[in-house]
Amino acid sequence: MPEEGVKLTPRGQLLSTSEILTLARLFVKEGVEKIRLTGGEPLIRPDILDIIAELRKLEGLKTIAVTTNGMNLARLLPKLKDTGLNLINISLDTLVPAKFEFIVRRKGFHKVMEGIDKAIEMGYNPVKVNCVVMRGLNEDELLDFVALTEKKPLDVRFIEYMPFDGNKWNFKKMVSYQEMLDHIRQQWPNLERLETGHTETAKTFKVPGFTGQVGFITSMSDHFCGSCNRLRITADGNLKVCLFGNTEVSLRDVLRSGVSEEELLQIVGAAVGRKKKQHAGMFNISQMKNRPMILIDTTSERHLSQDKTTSSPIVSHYRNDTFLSPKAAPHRRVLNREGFFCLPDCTASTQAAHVCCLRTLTSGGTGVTSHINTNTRTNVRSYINEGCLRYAQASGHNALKSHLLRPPGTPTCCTLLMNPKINLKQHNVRLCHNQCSSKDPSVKLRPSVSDQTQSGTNVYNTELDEAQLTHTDTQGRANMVDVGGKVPTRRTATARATVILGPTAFRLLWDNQLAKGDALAVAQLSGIMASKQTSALIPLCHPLPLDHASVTFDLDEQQNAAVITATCRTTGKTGVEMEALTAVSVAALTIYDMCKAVSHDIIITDVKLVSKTGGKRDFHRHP
Ligand SMILES: Nc1nc2c(ncn2[C@@H]2O[C@H](COP(=O)(O)OP(=O)(O)OP(=O)(O)O)[C@@H](O)[C@H]2O)c(=O)[nH]1
Ligand SMILES: C[S@@+](CC[C@H](N)C(=O)[O-])C[C@H]1O[C@@H](n2cnc3c(N)ncnc32)[C@H](O)[C@@H]1O
Ligand code: SF4
Repeated sequence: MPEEGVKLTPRGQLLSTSEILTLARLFVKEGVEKIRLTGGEPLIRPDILDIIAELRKLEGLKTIAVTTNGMNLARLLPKLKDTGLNLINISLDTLVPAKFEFIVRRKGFHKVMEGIDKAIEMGYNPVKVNCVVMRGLNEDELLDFVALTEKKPLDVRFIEYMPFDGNKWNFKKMVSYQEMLDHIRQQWPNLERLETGHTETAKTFKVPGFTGQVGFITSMSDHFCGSCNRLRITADGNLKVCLFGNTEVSLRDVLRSGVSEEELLQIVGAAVGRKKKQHAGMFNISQMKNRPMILIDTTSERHLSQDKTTSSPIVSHYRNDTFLSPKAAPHRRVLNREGFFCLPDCTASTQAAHVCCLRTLTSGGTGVTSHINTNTRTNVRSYINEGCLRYAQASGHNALKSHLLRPPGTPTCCTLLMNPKINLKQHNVRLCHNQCSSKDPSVKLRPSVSDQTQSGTNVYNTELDEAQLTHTDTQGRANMVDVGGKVPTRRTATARATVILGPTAFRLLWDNQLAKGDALAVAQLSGIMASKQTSALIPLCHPLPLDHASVTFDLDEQQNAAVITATCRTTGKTGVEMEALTAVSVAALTIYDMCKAVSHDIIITDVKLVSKTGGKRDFHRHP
């Protein structure tokens, strides 16, 4: 609790009893087996017994736990036990009453001890005691806490002090697990390590012969994020997928807007899918904005029934759900610049906007309005420009329609392209089907040629073959073309590459479970960096000042492939297609590198220029 306290949340903003139970029912139905009511202080909630009694009725919920400051415990315990509470964690940072008063800012040490004893007496075993160890405050009491476990069936857990807003965390105040262990081992050298479940927060030990045990919660010096299966819902209804992450999704608002259970699950699934592999490291999280602890754990904590690397129901629901399945959005599921799986140029940075955007793809239209409304106008533009073809065709959205549909019966090579204006321009600069040898633009309007174009690709026609080769001099030696006399123009290029991964590597990539780390994030950066190195890699390429480089991914579940798209922009005298091609090539190699421990049967294929604009001629490849 920050010294200055925290502002109380108005009652209407808190989840009501029935909302808590609705969410609990939903999560348990999806396979959650353990719910912890924590806080804030859960035992001052007037409806605490009702909540526990109702939770007890949920089939499949194995454990109902409470983390409490212990002040009201002795009084409430008989009823808590009757209603079905089966696990109790009590916070106690000191065994010295005066120090207790200093830390907690009120009296109560004896009430807490009474609560601990009552819990033991009522058969709770173990009773967990949480002790946050802070240098200069209570690290001198470690041995006294261990001694408590001699006669009592307690599980005393020493917790490394963690940074939250307002708690003035400082590295020097933190006593690390190793230091605590060394200290305790000086007194009890034969302290033995016990086996623990792999999703436990604590590493547990026991002094041989003692009734209880001790544990260390090492969130800071040796995090256990790899086995984390927790979700939190705050008292005001926000889903927080990581204790140290500041991304939150308001389930309360979604619930109150009357959405269906399925939609709610999709939102939860999307949030779980964005859960990071681990927290950002102790020094980073100490700089990060995050709710104070007292406002984080305010209502409940969710334990998924299984590890998320296997088949935790919520996570697996998310992975297969309609939002992200290829069926729903076959052509566009990429990591946008905010890290959401969405349309490539989607600038949505909020969960709400993002979800609407995805919904657009699944429902064929209803979501687009809200997506646009929650964002800026630029978002509308990028949406349209990206040419979400299938969406436009399916939804009949007017703006998109006019942008995308060519006039009926356009009888030219343009049939390959959506935009007749662009195509005719290309035609005039002699870009045409590869079997065309005419110098006359009008010739290419013949239907016979247009038929052939259905299977072909636009290439320069033979007229250009007669042109002089520019990258060799008269002796055939390499020559860097002098572009000094050219006028700079705005140029863009988009390239694509496909990495066929095979089912195992693809699944691991999809689930972000590759041992080497987040392959898409690494590949994205490598592609961008590579685009900036192009002139150093390709001998006769001019160095260019890039205005923009982006790399996005489309995961194709049918092919088990990652399709990489890079777009580069410059205002310059030469084009940026080599930059875009280099970006996708290096991003593809990076994905290969990240996955090669899983399989060597990975194929990088189909590296190609998709489009190029600016300079003498534009180019647009038909999909
Ligand atoms: N990094 C991290 N630490 C956690 C998490 N949950 C709990 N902790 C740590 O564990 C301490 C005790 O939390 P508790 O409320 O007793 O929950 P718990 O440790 O999960 O309890 P058990 O399920 O009984 O093991 C907290 O102060 C945190 O230091 C989590 O999700 N992430
Ligand atoms: C925030 S409390 C909430 C539940 C209840 N009010 C209580 O006092 O136990 C949950 C747990 O987090 C621990 N905790 C609080 N601040 C912490 C910090 N900065 N670092 C590590 N653990 C912390 C507490 O000791 C407690 O065991
Ligand atoms: S991922 Fe987040 S919630 Fe899970 S253990 Fe790590 S810090 Fe805690």
